[in-house]
Amino acid sequence: METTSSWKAHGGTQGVYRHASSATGTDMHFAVYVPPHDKGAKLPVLWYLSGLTCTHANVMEKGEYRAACAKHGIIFVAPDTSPRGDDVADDDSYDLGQGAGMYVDATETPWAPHYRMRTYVEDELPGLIGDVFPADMTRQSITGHSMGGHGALTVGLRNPERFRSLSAFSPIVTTIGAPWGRKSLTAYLGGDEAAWRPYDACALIADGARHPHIRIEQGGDDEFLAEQLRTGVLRDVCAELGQDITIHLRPGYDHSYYFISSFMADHIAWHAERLKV
Ligand SMILES: N[C@@H](CCC(=O)N[C@@H](CS)C(=O)NCC(=O)O)C(=O)O
Repeated sequence: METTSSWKAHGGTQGVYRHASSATGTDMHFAVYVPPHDKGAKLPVLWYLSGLTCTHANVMEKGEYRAACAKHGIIFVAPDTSPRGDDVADDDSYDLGQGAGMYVDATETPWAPHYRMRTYVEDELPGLIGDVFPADMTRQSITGHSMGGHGALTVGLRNPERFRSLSAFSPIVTTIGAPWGRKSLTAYLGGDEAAWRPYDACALIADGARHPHIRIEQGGDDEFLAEQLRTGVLRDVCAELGQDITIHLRPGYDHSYYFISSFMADHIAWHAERLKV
């Protein structure tokens, strides 16, 4: 692992790192904020999965998480959203290929060799974070935005014992039931929707997955809400199947980091309550 930048922020350290990923077969960048802490202390970890077109850097520059992470003593980890490079398959559209990994392990040509973001965020990167940073990997929570909200919900619902709490900003709640999901999962996983179900938050809950602490923040004026994000589908599935969920609809807010940054400190405080015990 190589440190590409490291600067002091709110008494802690904001770093960006690069490593050769065995999951993706490419170099991957990720960002980690380590808050001020006593020597030898092990700190809880909050994962943040980003949305379409993003790298590790969008939330680092616009997410406004550092003050809250410093206050609550939480490490914040932001991976990239896909493998990248000249040898990595891509597409001209913004919602497929590089920047749009959808947190799946692709099985289809030409994506399968490198698009293994499920293994990367679920297995490989946690191993590295636990080895290299002062992280208490028995205390993890996960959040994300849009495609990354889908990632947070699906990674969290598949691994409820690992994550104390799941939250999401403007998540894609169903990949099967919305165009962004249908387009990318058809490409990455093929046409058999049974293979998509581990990558659809609503389908996971319908298939029996549960988590005791799920919180959603959704902008009421988000341009993607009705067609792509479909928060109401998750609300209805949870009500019908008895999955507790807290959904805050915030009038006047859109899909952007103006919205995310407005509620980031609230989400970190909410996760901190569950990470401290
Ligand atoms: N209109 C956007 C659609 C994609 C989009 O809104 N991406 C969200 C995540 S789903 C984002 O965070 N974009 C980067 C940013 O705002 O910094 C585009 O074409 O780039």
